[in-house]
Amino acid sequence: MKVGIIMGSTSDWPTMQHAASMLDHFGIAYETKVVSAHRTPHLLADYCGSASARGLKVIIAGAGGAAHLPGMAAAFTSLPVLGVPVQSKALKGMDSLLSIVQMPKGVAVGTLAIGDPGAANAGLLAAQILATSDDELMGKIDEFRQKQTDTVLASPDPAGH
Ligand SMILES: Nc1c(C(=O)O)ncn1[C@@H]1O[C@H](COP(=O)(O)O)[C@@H](O)[C@H]1O
Repeated sequence: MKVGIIMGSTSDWPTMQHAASMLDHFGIAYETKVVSAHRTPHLLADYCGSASARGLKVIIAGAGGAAHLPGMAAAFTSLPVLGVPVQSKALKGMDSLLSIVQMPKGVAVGTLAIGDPGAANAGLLAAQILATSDDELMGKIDEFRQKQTDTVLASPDPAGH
């Protein structure tokens, strides 16, 4: 497995599945696990402490509300950690975002957008990180981006003229 996708609760999966789909698109092997800084702190320490030795290259961590999971994951591993703020009901994910984004200098989390687009982009960014040492994967990413560009260029005039 190249990428570890962790999340604070199974309730985060509808969001985090978008990270998994993106990795599927590029044929990147990943594992998924529910692990929480709050509810399973020792499991988090074990998971992140052994991640590099197990061959993981990137960790994607999604959590909602008091979203301490990405920051604590980054505390336990020197692998790059991408944080996804899961949209919360009460505060629409602003709480998640602010809990993840303001890391202290010296311990980094790459914070993505709130919700599904952020999860998808976490998968994309993980692929881009892996592609820096994998030319074939970089080719697939170039192709993905070109298709996106072509779709926009071919889109009809919105007013129908
Ligand atoms: N933010 C965290 C952490 C953590 O940061 O360690 N562990 C669980 N949670 C979050 O609690 C929310 C509600 O969880 P439940 O649905 O299980 O009550 C989820 O979005 C989860 O990510």
